[in-house]
Amino acid sequence: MGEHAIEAVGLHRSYRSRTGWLRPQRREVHAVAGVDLAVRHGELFGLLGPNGAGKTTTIKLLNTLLIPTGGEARICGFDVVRQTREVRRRIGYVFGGDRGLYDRLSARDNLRYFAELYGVPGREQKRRIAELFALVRLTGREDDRVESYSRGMRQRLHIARGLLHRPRVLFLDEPSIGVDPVAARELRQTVAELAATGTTVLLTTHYMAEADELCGRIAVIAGGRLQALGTPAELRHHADGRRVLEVQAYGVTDGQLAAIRARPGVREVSLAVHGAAQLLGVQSDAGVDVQADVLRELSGVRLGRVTARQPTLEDAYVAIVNRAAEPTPLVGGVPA
Ligand SMILES: Nc1ncnc2c1ncn2[C@@H]1O[C@H](COP(=O)(O)OP(=O)(O)OP(=O)(O)O)[C@@H](O)[C@H]1O
Repeated sequence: MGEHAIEAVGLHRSYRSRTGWLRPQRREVHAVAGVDLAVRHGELFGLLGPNGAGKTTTIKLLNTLLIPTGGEARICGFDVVRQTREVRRRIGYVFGGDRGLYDRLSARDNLRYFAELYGVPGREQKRRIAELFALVRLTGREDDRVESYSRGMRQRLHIARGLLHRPRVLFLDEPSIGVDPVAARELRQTVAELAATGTTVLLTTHYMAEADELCGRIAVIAGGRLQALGTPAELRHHADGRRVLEVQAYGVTDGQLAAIRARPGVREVSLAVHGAAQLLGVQSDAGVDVQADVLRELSGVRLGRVTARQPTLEDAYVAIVNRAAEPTPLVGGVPA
């Protein structure tokens, strides 16, 4: 067994795709453009990044579903390209969403079926399945059909499925996608308990709060590259020396965002949509009060609450990802 549960050195994967119809262009997208990782045994490690950052591709390279176009990776010391059997025996893969379970079967029959598929010995199956139902808090609901399960329950059943063969490393790709907040909290408890049993977990998520609560260390990926890596406390430093102004608004335009972004002292601007309302976040240098400027740019827009606060980990994440969006083009285009 290697010193690390997961190791990657210069991991790279590009895709060729065609775009356009009249004058097709062949494009090469560097989905993962040289990623180094070293995750210790038993760590709960977060991989965080915006849409298209390269999270799923990274996971698929590590779990042998995709072959790298460069670099190398090892799971428990086994090479993901040359020793796929050894790697597969040691990993579980759970992805968010609804795929991968048989709705018309009971939860127990689903797990029995997958236990057979994963080669769990018959005499161990009963005990293992009971253990897993307890871990994912579904004891008492084992014989209900999966179609009667809520999304959160299905997701926990997915985790149980991924653990049947006692993998040393579990890849959890966006487990809380589409799950309501209460169910997401239960899911987080399950993941935390799982890590406490010594399983190494690599979790991808869009939610900084989720990564903050669960993960010992977090890697932020954007544009196929690692932009930051550290404990939540270390990542928070990326927003040091800043303050944040939050404005609830209705109908802010792109032009207004650009104007705010251009104000002196403004470092980041983000806009989240919550139902009919928008939540505008403006990070600025701590010594500069941008509130008057921001409100001036928003004249004519209906506004709700305006709050000034200290930066959070989420703000640090916005700073890291926005910084990554600026330089080095990662997409090369050549005529087909
Ligand atoms: N099969 C493919 N062919 C071409 N391009 C692809 C393919 N799969 C992924 N990509 C591209 O690679 C980049 C990284 O995608 P990836 O799915 O790894 O991102 P992600 O971080 O998981 O994003 P999301 O959070 O949206 O799932 C994106 O630009 C995506 O469009």
